[in-house]
Amino acid sequence: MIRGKFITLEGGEGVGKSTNMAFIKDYLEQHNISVVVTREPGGTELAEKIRQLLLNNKSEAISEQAELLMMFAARAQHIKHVIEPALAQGKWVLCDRFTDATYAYQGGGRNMKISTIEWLEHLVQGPLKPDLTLLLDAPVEIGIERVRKRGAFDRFESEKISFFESVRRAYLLQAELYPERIKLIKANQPLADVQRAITDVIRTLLGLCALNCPTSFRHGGIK
Ligand SMILES: Nc1ncnc2c1ncn2[C@@H]1O[C@H](COP(=O)(O)OP(=O)(O)OP(=O)(O)O)[C@@H](O)[C@H]1O
Ligand SMILES: Cc1cn([C@H]2C[C@H](O)[C@@H](COP(=O)(O)O)O2)c(=O)[nH]c1=O
Repeated sequence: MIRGKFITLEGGEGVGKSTNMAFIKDYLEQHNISVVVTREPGGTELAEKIRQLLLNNKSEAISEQAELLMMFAARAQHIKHVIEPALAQGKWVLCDRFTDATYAYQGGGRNMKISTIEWLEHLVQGPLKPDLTLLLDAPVEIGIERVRKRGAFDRFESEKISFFESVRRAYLLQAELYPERIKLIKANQPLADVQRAITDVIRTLLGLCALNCPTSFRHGGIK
């Protein structure tokens, strides 16, 4: 069985990750790829409970250390019960946020030590990394305004603008450090243009897969 691909979507609040997850899923399915759509923090029963604790605005103050460890506790469950089994079955996993979010939010936003995050990443993930990360980037105010129109703010969305500016800078640094894996998509343009840019990147990945394993793409063809 050929292992599936692991694609993650990243970016600050309201940049359009959920909207484009659905678009990418449809696009991959049109190419006869079986896709598992999931998110972080979350994706398993326990990890979704941790998500509720993390996003709840009315919880007791969560320390930075506890927040970081809860992210990785949820991730450990998610990898063991959802991500690894799906990839091993040849399915593609499309995940709304993953460890780049930890570097951005806990590293950039909360100022946690990068070496600590790296240590936890190694402990929890071993060699697992996304094959492709789409980083949707837009000025902070644009994303927050979109979220505001959607309804009440959660615990992260209630942070100050300066927090989100640090998160954005940390995401852009990740993209600079890993240009092969992380593809930057300008998210402050009409949705059709965002989706055209996403399609270009995914098409390249599909092309590479077809080169390495032409029989898996026998039925599809790359549109
Ligand atoms: N390119 C775009 N132009 C204008 N509005 C958009 C665009 N992309 C998404 N939106 C709208 O912005 C809002 C936020 O989008 P979405 O929920 O997909 O963002 P998100 O990144 O998943 O948010 P969150 O950070 O809360 O997970 C939605 O109402 C969506 O319809
Ligand atoms: C994976 C991960 C997530 N976060 C934050 C980022 C968001 O504010 C919330 C998740 O909610 P959304 O619906 O995806 O916007 O969690 C984080 O701080 N660190 C992480 O590793």
